This record gives sequence, C-alpha cells and structure tokens, in this order.
Amino acid sequence: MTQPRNQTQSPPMPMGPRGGPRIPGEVQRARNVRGTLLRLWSYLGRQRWGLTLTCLAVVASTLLDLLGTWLLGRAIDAYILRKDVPGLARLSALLLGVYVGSSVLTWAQAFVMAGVAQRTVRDIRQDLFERMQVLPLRFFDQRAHGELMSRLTNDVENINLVLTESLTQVISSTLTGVGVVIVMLAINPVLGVVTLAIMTALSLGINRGIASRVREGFRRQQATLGRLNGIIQETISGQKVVKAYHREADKIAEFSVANTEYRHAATRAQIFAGFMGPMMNFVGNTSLAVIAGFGGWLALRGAATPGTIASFLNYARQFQRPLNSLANLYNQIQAAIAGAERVFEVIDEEPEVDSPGAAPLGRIRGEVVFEDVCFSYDGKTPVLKHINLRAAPGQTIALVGPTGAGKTTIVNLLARFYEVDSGRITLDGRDIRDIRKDDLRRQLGVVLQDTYLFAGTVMDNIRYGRLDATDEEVIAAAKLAEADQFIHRLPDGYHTMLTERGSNLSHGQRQLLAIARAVLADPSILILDEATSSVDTRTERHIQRAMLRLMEGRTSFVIAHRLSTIRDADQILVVNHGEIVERGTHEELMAMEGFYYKLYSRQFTLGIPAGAQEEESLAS
Ligand SMILES: Nc1ncnc2c1ncn2[C@@H]1O[C@H](COP(=O)(O)OP(=O)(O)OP(=O)(O)O)[C@@H](O)[C@H]1O
Repeated sequence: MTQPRNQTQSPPMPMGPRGGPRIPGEVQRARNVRGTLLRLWSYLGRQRWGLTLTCLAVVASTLLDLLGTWLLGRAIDAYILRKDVPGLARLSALLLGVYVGSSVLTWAQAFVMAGVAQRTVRDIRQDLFERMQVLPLRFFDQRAHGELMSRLTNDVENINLVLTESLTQVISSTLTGVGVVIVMLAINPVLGVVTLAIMTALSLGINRGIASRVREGFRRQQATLGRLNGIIQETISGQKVVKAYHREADKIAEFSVANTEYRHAATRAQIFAGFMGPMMNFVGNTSLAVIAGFGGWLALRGAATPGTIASFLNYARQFQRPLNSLANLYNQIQAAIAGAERVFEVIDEEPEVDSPGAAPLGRIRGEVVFEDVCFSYDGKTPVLKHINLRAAPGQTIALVGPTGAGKTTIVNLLARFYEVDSGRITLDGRDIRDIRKDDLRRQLGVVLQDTYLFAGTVMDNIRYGRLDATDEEVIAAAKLAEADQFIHRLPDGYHTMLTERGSNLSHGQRQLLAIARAVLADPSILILDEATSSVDTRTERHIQRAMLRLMEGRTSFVIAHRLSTIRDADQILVVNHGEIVERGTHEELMAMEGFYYKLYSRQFTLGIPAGAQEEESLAS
C-alpha cells in the first residue's frame, strides 16, 4: 500500500519561526484580514509566474495521487481477480508512472515555491527596514525596541513559513479532502458515507478531548519558559550588579525553581502531545477496520468489489491528512496574517518628510535662534515652554539645569529629531523646517555622553563622520581629538575590532572617538553632551582639550556639567521645568545670586577642596 505524500504518522508539533514549538492554542488574529491579504497579494503578485506554476503542480500532483489510488482498485478487480498478467503488468507500469509523476510534481512545487516565498519575504523585509530608517524618533519612543525587532524577525519569518509550507499544503489538503469525498461517494456511496462519518466523528472527538489539553499544556510550557528566559536575560545583562551585591546564590535558587516549573509544564505538555499521535493513528486504523469489516460484508453480499475495498483503504489514509493538518495550518496562517498586519502597520507609518518648499543649504555662518518655542513629547505634557535664545556664529552656549529640565530636548529640536509644537527655530535666519533635513544634519556635529559605536574597526567608527575620508584624514582627526594615543595602545591600533556599543572601550575612550568623528565631519554647529560619569582625570583632560579645539570657530551648544566649560561659555542658559529661568555669563549669574548661584554653590562648594573644583563636575 502506498503512503500518500506528506503524510505523517503522528501529528507533528507545529514549529515556531525560530524552530521552537509554536503554541497550538495561541491563535493571533489580525484585525483586518481582507486588507492584509490584499497587501500580501500585492507582494506575492509580483511572482505571478512562479505562483501559477506552483498551483498547477499542486493540482496535478493531487489529481495523480487520487488517480493512483483508484488504479490500485482497478488492478485488483480487472486484472488480479481475472488473472490477467499482461494487463496487470501494463497497469503496474502506469501506476509507477503516476506515482513518479506525482513525486516529481511535488518536488517541483516545493522548488518553485521556495523561490517565490523567499523573494516575497525579501521584498517585505527590505520595505520594512527602509521605512524604519526614515521614521521619526517619536515613533521609536512610543514602542519597545524588542517588539520592533520582533516585527523584522518573527513576524516576517511567520509569513515566510506560511508561504513556504502552508500555502501549498492548504491547497493540496483541501483538494485531497474534496477529491477523496467525491471519489469515495462515486465508487461506493454506502461504504463512502460510513467511512467518512466514522473518521470525521472520531477526529473531531479527539480534537475536542485531547487537542485542547495539548494547547493548554504548551501555553503553560511557553509561559514558564518565558519566566526562565527572563531570569537568564536579567542575570546576563545585570551581571555586574549581581556580583557586586553577592546575589549569585539567590539567583541560582531562583533559577532552580523556574527550571523545575518548566520541567513540570514541559513534561505534561509533551505527554499530551505524545498522546495525539497514537490517537490519530487509532482513527486511521479504526477506519481501516471499518472498511475491511463493513466493506468485506458488502463484498460478500455483492455490493462492493475487493478492488473497491483496497482503494478505500488508501483513500481513508489520504483523507486523514487534511483532517490532521488543517487545524494546525489554520493557526499558522492566522499567526502569519497577524504578523503581516503588524509589518504593514510599520510600513504605513508616516516617514520624516521635508516640507515641499525645503531647499538645500549652502555653507552657513551658524547663527541659531529659538523664537518662542514650545514643545511636548506626548502632545499633552509641556516639556519646553516659550524658549527664546540667540546664539551668534561661533558662540558657545552652555545649557545647565537640574535633571529632566529639558536641556536635551532643546538640542533634540535643533537637530529636528522632533518638530516644535509652536514657535520656530532659525539657522542663519531660515526656519529649519524649510531646510532639507539631510542638509541641516550635515551641518550639525553631535557628541553624546553615551557614544554609540558600531561593530567594526576603530578606523571605520571614526570614518562614520565622513565616509569618503582617507585613512590619513581619519588619523589626523583622531590626533586632533587626542584619541590617537590610546588608539595606538590598542592591540591592533586603528584596525582593532570594536564590539557592538564599543563595550571593550572605556567611557572616556568612547567619547574621544565620538569627538574624532565630529572633527572629521567638520560641522558648523556642535551639540555636545558632556560626560557626567567620572572618567579618569587624564582622559578627562584629553576630552576637555579635544572639545575646546572642536568648538573653536563653531557655534556650540554644550549640555555642560564641568565648571571649566561653563566658565568659558559666552552665554549660560539655566533651564528649569522647561523654561529658561536665567541667562548670562558665569560672573553675571553669580552676581544675581539666583537659581544658578544656588545650583553652583550646592554642586561646587559642598565639601570639595578649592583646588579640585576645576576638575569636578556639575552633575545635573
Ligand atoms: N523621548 C521622550 N519621550 C517622552 N518624554 C521625554 C522623552 N525624552 C525626555 N522626556 C521628558 O522630557 C523632560 C525633559 O527631558 P530632557 O532629556 O530634555 O532633560 P535634561 O534636562 O536633558 O535631563 P538630563 O540632565 O537628566 O539629561 C523629562 O521630563 C523627560 O522625562
């Protein structure tokens, strides 16, 4: 007896996109199935030829399978029982041809569909990534980064899985199911009705009785696995704190409890899942017994032939496959449509666009003016209130104030990471909304406290400031930024590989690299966020000198924490609760004996020896 293709003896545990088990009961539903399917079709439709070819192959191979089973019955009735050996040989050859044809077509459909699916998900992934590059920062603020990552990985992978496997399976399972019913009823209606009724009733019963427990089991397994992973992730990222507070033993105990819980849940889930296979086999075998018994009885009464019974035995097996797989496929397809919907949601987000009249920017002088600027991140809580300031070309503006006052927000608006709610910001007299974003940002050099470095060499990381810079220019920039010395001490100098986020460098070294980047970019306006965390005094002096050199001749906004920067600034703006509460030079502000005076006195005079004041930071 031949095995219908793709048939599995026990229902396989559906796999999640990363190869882990998918929770059978966890059907994620899309809100707009029709719209999402149409969008998916707009991608799939680009592979029209491949799809047509695949569908034809699926239909043809299913029909060949049904034909093969029918021929098997004919072989018995027309040739074996009549002892017609030459006829039997001819039919066997035909049967062989039919099954070879079916196998070749099945292979061809998988071959073509793999290409169709991979090209489709490549297009979707590319569109998603490209859109993420042009989305405003506000979009990223509102979403957990892990969740966005999962759209690019899991959701796209869910679509891939369905396109690669499920689509052809659904077509072939449905065709097989319908075909088997038609053929069975056509060959022998009585035996057909009895066989189909018993198989359907048993399968539904098992699905109700066991499948729901399997789903519940896997849901619990997944939940406990989530807890276990949480502990692992927390311990790895918080390793330093765990060690510093001697919490290793507690962590081990906590892990042990979660580990045991997971073992219990997983064992239970696997036991029930393991039960599904034998039960489905039981359905199959019962139907075989019914066909053999009832069919045999019909044959004895002349109402069926032995060939019919043989065909029925095979058709029953073929019918079992759609019964088994359609429920699983349903979940898988639902998850993919829900995933696709989440992906399209991002692709449909409004990108950062330049206003229609935005013009390019030539070389600028660097005069920055904020005119009555108001802003809130969420549209409700005002973060900046009526900010007015003017930075003349080449001036250094120090922004000081307590934490959360709005200093970073001021520079965020200047870089147009966010748009002002009211008022305007001008650069050399032009509203920055009328300047192309790319041009504006090219004029800005940003050195943040927490420098982001990419996985790559030191050279590559500095070159990020200006991609066409030669090696010599990169080294010259590093020298100017006082980074050259420490780079030479690295194992491979400028070719030392940095890990992601530059964790193999110290805080101060990372900032020196960021300064070198900015030197290379040679911007007209600088935005500097001085480090608050203590770097060693030597590095700090390097940073200080490098920053001063970088600021020469450029309009600079410094979120200042060091007294030396503050003292040398042309203007100090004291920000509190989103307002500029005081402004002037250090001496003027001290003479006022107001907010700045208090801030300064608290930070710099409490218990700090006079000589060390210059080195200390005004931690905000
Ligand atoms: N992306 C954001 N989304 C929503 N609210 C934000 C966002 N960034 C900052 N805020 C809020 O805006 C206010 C001002 O923050 P901002 O970062 O400008 O303060 P800061 O003066 O630079 O503080 P610090 O010195 O601690 O860096 C804070 O209340 C903060 O909670």
